[in-house]
Amino acid sequence: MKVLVADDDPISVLYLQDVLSEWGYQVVVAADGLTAEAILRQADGPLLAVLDWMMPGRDGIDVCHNIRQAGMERYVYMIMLTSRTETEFIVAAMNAGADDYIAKPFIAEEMRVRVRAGRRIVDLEQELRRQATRDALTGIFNRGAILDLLQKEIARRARTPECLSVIFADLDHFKRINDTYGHLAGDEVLREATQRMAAALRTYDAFGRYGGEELLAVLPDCDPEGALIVAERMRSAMADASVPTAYGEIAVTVSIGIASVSHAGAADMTGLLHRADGALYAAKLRGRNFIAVAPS
Ligand SMILES: Nc1nc2c(ncn2[C@@H]2O[C@H](COP(=O)(O)OP(=O)(O)OP(=O)(O)O)[C@@H](O)[C@H]2O)c(=O)[nH]1
Repeated sequence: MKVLVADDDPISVLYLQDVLSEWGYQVVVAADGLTAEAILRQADGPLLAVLDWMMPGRDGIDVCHNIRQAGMERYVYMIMLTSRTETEFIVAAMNAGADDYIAKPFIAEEMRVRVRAGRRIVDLEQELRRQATRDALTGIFNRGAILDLLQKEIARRARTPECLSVIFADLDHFKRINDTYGHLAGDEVLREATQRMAAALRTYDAFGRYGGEELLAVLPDCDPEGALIVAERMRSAMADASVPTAYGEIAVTVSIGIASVSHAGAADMTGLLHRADGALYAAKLRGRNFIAVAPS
């Protein structure tokens, strides 16, 4: 796990770097508050930080305050390193958003247990976030999370000339599979189907369970032609090989609807989903195991 060490005293930084690396942490260093804040704001920035109170430019308290005010999605656990241990200073640090503090000069063993406590909180927070956004059966995003992602992607796209596509994929005659082999077999098929289709997507695409056996893929920077290639990979991933389950081999196909918003197109989420759903309906009408693209 990455830990940010922000301190303008090179000796203190070296010592912290030494002990934290010895305990298995990957140390990222900032020599002033401005740099520390910029690093913590990065999308893949450290989730644990040890911040010196007194730093040039922006002090540790300001960094804490700004990070909390930024309303970041990830929780950053911040430990304040300070020679001021009077109650009023500690209260000020915690009020600014620090989670803990350590008196300077610190004792390595105390630093170790306090950083470990922070790590526990960060791990728990990440696990809660995972559980809140993932579908329990398939492990892909749940409905709320994939719609949230789509909404953000639409907002982001408004400031770029990119095309955005969505794919609705719905397993064919899934009710028949449940009725013939049982619900548990249906669950196995659904799990395997999501894995195969997820593997057909590009790394920066997102995939979620929209409802029952209906899945939604969000494809940023992807025009209808690109989306068709991805959809064909998804379709053939299902049609080309049946699914081995504890209840026997089960053949299952998928029907797919695609909708895109072009460079000049206006995007509203409901309209886009409605068009993709219409295309999916058309694919079902065409006999299933089929891909249809919504008119733009
Ligand atoms: N095993 C299992 N079945 C599910 C789950 N969620 C939804 N289903 C079933 O999926 C089936 C969907 O049936 P329908 O909407 O009639 O669609 P279909 O049989 O796939 O037919 P078409 O979509 O028209 O090809 C229902 O039987 C649901 O009970 C799930 O999590 N596990």
